[in-house]
Amino acid sequence: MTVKIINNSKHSLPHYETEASAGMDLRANLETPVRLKPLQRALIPTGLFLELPAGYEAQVRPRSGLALKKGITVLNAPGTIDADYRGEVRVILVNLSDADFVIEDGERIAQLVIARHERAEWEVAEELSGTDRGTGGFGSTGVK
Ligand SMILES: O=c1ccn([C@H]2C[C@H](O)[C@@H](COP(=O)(O)OP(=O)(O)OP(=O)(O)O)O2)c(=O)[nH]1
Repeated sequence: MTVKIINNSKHSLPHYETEASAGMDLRANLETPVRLKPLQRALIPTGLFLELPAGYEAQVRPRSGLALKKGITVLNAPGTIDADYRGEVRVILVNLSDADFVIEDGERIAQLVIARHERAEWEVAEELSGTDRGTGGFGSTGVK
């Protein structure tokens, strides 16, 4: 598939790093570095604007390396980019570590996964079908 993109950033287009990567890394597009103190969050611009085909979304997901090594993650993961959104793709990063983290211009801060989605219509009902699980959830089958 192809997706229209405007790249107003100082950086090259996001790309798949390997043959079967699901996500393309997103780079921060910053005039000056952003310092995140512990538990602080910030809206980080990418300089990218998308026109996704109807029936597709783009998901903004954390990078596992940043999460594991630095405690930096995407607060609303997965962030949803709607097909009718024409604004800049931005990333809500949060610092869950106990140390300051500085986001530099051009740093790979998150990844973008483009995915198909359904659009559902509700069928309002009085009863739902029976199942083995029934209303059990939230650890009803045990926690180990
Ligand atoms: O991580 C994100 C999440 C959203 N968006 C943009 C694209 C998306 O289409 C739009 C709205 O996102 P969402 O529906 O999650 O936000 P909302 O808080 O429900 O706001 P709205 O009332 O504008 O829908 O904001 C981003 O750039 N990054």
